[in-house]
Amino acid sequence: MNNRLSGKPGPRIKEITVTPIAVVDPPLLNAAGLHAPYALRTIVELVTDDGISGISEIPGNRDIDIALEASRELLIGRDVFQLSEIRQVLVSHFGTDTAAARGEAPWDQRKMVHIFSAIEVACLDIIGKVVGRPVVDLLGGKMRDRVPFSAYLFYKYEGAGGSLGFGTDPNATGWAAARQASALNPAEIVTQAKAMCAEFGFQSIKLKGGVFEPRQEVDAMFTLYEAFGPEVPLRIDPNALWTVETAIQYGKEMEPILEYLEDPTRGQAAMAQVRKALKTPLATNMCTTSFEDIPNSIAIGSEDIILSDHHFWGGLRSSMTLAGICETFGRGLSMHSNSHLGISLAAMVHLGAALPQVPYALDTHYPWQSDEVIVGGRFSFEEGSVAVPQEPGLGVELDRTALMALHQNYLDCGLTKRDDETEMQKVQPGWKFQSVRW
Ligand SMILES: O=C([O-])[C@@H](O)[C@@H](O)[C@H](O)[C@@H](O)C(=O)[O-]
Ligand SMILES: [Mg+2]
Repeated sequence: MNNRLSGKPGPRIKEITVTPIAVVDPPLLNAAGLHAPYALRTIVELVTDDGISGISEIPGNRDIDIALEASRELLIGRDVFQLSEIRQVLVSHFGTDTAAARGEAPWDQRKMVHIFSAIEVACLDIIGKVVGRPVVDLLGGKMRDRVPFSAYLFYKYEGAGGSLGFGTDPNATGWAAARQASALNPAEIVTQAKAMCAEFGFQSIKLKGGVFEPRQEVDAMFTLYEAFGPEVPLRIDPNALWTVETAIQYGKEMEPILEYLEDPTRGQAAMAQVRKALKTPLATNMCTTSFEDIPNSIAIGSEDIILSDHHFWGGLRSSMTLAGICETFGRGLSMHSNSHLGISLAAMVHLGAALPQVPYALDTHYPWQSDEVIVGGRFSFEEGSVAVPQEPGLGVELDRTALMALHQNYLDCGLTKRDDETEMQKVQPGWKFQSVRW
C-alpha cells in the first residue's frame, strides 16, 4: 500500500464529501423530452490525511449519490495511488452494472461507471498535486496544447432556465440573449448557431435532433450548410429515434453535407444495417457504450466512431483504454457530453489532450450553462478550443461559496434525477417518450 515512486506511504483518503447541486439549464428539447430549469450535477471532494484535496463532477442522481455515500467506509484509509485496488474494492462490494442498466434515454444511467469516474478523477487530481504534474501527464502526456470542441445546437423553447424558467432576462445581450431565444425551426437554428460560433469560435457544428419529424431536422441541416459553407463540418444526432429505413433515406440525402451521423437508429444491429447503406461515418454514444459492447461492435460493424465520456466509461484511464481499443480496431474516437460545469470540462480537456488523435471536435454542453463552481469563473474558449490547464492535478479549484449556493438550488428545486419526460408533460400533457419514433 506504499507509494512505490517515493518509497513513502501514499496519501490516504481521510474525508469524502458528496454535494449534489442544481445548475441553471434552459428549456432544451431532445428525444427524451425537455430539460428542466435546473440540471443536476454531483461534486465529489476527497481530502487526504495530509490535507490534499481532489475534486470531480458527475451527472446528478440521488441513487448514485447514495451509493457514493455508501462507498465512504470502503474508501477511507485507502492510498489514492492504488486506483486498481480501489476499483476492485468497489466492484467486490457493489458488483458491476449490467448493459441493460444504461437505459433507453440519450444519457447513461449506470451507477458504477459514475462512481468509478467520480473517485478516480478526484484521486488523479490529488496524485497530480502530489507529483506536481497536470492530470494529462498522468494519462500518458500532452499530445496538444488546446482541445477543440464543437458547437452543440438545440431546438428549444424560449426561456433562460433557473428561476426564470420559461422567462427571459430583458438585459441579456450577445450569446446570453441567443441562449434564451426560441429555436424551433431551421431559421432559428441558424441564428442560434451564428451566435454560439461568434461567441466561442466553434469550427464544427452538431444539432441535437430527435425532436421534430426528420424532414424538418434534415432541412435545418441543409440550412446550416448553406449558412456556414462546406468548410464547417456538420453532425446531427436524432438519439436513435429513427427506423433503419428512415435513417437510410435521410442519411443518403445528407451524405454530401455531413461529417458524421450520430445514433440515427437504435441498437448495434440496426446501426450496422444503416452503416452498410451509407458512405457517411456513423458515431455513437448509445449503442456501443461499454467494454462489453465492443466485441459485437467489431463483429457486426455497428459504428465508425465511438463517443467516449469519462463519466460513463468509468473514468479517465478507462477512456484511454477505450482509445487503445479504437486504435486497434480502426474505430474513430471522439467525446460525448451532457450539461456540465468546469470540473467536468477540465477532466474532458485533460483527456482530450492525452488522446493519441483528436480527428473530430469534441462535444460540450458548456455554452448552455451559466453557473460555475470553480474559482476564477468560467473557462474561456478561443477558436472553439480550450487550453489545457498547466497546474498540478485538474488545475481547477472549488469555489465553496458557489458550491453552497448551487447546493441550495438543489434543495430548493426538489429534483432528484433527470426526467425530461415529466418536464415535457408540463408543456405537452400526455407526451410520452418513444424509443423509436419515425
Ligand atoms: O442533453 C441532452 O438533451 C442530450 O440529449 C444528452 O442527454 C445526450 O446524452 C447527448 O448530448 C448525446 O446523445 O449526444
Ligand atoms: Mg449522442
